[in-house]
Amino acid sequence: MIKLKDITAGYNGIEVIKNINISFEKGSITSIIGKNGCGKTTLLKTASKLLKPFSGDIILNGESIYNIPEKKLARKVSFLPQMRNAPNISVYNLVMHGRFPYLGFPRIPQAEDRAMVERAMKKLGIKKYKDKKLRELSGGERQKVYIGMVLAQDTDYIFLDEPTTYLDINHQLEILDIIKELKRMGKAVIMVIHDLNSALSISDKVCLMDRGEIVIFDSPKAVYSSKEIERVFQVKCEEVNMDKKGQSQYIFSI
Ligand SMILES: Nc1ncnc2c1ncn2[C@@H]1O[C@H](COP(=O)(O)OP(=O)(O)OP(=O)(O)O)[C@@H](O)[C@H]1O
Repeated sequence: MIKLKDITAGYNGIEVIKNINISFEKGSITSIIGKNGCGKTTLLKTASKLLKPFSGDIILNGESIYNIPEKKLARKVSFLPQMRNAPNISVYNLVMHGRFPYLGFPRIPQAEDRAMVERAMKKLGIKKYKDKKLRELSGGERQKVYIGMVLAQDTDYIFLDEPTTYLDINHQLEILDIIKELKRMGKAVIMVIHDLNSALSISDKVCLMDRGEIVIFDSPKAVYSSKEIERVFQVKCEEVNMDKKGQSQYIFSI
């Protein structure tokens, strides 16, 4: 389990997220939702040790992440940011970057590392681009390569910042399927997502934020029933049972 305890964090001394107490468990999907600028990315960055909080602690399996060596932490926690450039390297090499926390010095991949990279590329259907440069790919293809890198990193906790934004519907559904697969593999996936229907329909837990604080952190049903989504986003939200499995979908209107 990864647990954020009384976290307050922000930039240049200005608090952006306040009194955050939340934990994420393996084998589950958590969606973090909230209006633009409410602090979702700040929460992810803090949880994955990219941003040092002003106060509070983050506990991974009983140990503060600030006491865990970088390389060891990178074998447990990965973070895929929203804004990414396209470095001038091949797809294969980028996916291999996911194995860096496992390599010694000099960084020479072993058979196991190469096998992990092959498996990740196969799972995402990106083997065909293996030798292409990242910048030769479309945004959706690139996104899959970055997710391949995270897959190769093979961490228990995976933080994803808007993994489906800017993707066409086919790529969106593919990425959501991969996220469900990661859950089946026993991983904790924690993602910031603006598509509230996806958040409510595929997550085990939904964390709704407003102005830097957690409004509610509960099951999708409980979050829906609380009407807090309607209050925070100023929308109407209706649950409909759309498929045979009884999986609810959610329709939003003004
Ligand atoms: N590097 C930074 N330096 C200073 N302020 C920042 C920085 N990054 C974010 N902020 C500020 O912190 C606040 C929260 O930003 P954050 O990116 O966490 O929000 P968000 O909920 O993820 O937003 P969005 O949905 O628009 O991506 C914003 O007011 C933003 O301007």
